[in-house]
Amino acid sequence: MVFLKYPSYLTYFFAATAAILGVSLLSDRLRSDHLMAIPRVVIDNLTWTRAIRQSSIDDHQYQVQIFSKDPLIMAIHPFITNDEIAHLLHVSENNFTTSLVYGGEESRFDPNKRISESAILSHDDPVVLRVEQRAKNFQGWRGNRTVIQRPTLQRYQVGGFFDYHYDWEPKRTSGNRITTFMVYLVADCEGGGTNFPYLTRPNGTEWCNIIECTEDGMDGFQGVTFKPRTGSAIFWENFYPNGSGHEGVYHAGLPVKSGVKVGLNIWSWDFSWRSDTAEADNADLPVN
Ligand SMILES: O=C(O)CCC(=O)C(=O)O
Ligand SMILES: [Fe+2]
Repeated sequence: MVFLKYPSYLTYFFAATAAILGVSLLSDRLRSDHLMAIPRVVIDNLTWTRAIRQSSIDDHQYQVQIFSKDPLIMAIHPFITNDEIAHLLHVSENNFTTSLVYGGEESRFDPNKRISESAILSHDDPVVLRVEQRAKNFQGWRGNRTVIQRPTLQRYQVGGFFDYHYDWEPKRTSGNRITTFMVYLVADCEGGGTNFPYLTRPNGTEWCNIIECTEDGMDGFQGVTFKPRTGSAIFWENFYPNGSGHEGVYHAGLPVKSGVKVGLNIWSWDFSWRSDTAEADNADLPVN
């Protein structure tokens, strides 16, 4: 028999099995140690099961800076890795169609308001799911009536832009887009910043790697312009706590002057949201 003839194979076999078992037991232990280390406050929170599961599947690290507290606006870097960007661009390459604007009942192409191409991502793709989970984790779970709309890529060529708008839907009285992540996937461009005309530009130079700080950079636009930076995200909340829209988050994607910009929109809807004037009613969960 082979095993008798070559007893060392047996030894190697058992040693290797023991080693694999040991490593996997150890990594299970490390994983559960990691879970145990989650602060009590998270465990007391109703959402802890999900938070724990998610924290174990996405170990992406990023830095966050609060840019503004009212409205709440944060800068996150890097929100997405180069590999994730490459994947999202790859799975979308044949899916871009002309971006539309929503006026009244129907959507239409309006070159005075928006020139870009959009590609809606699938919820089934593991990278899309991971990035969505990251966005959910970042915000903290807000209950099971908060969901993420299918994330969308926006590609802007030279001359592409998106005129001033709010991301929330003014006609709705219940259920709305409560938060926005504007993620920059491709930022090989001049121009193409995200401009908030009603924000006040901070004094000092600390923010100058994130926002335009020079008159040239502002290009005649008012307020604050976030510069597209590959991998970065700007996150903001669209509403005041009483449910009324925050005028400070009025914004535009400024014209791309050269090169290409690709953004990723991640919008969260809260179906418990009620407008400040609305009678309570039951909003439907979204159809994606
Ligand atoms: O491209 C940008 O900078 C802004 C895009 C935007 O506001 C949107 O897609 O809703
Ligand atoms: Fe927008």
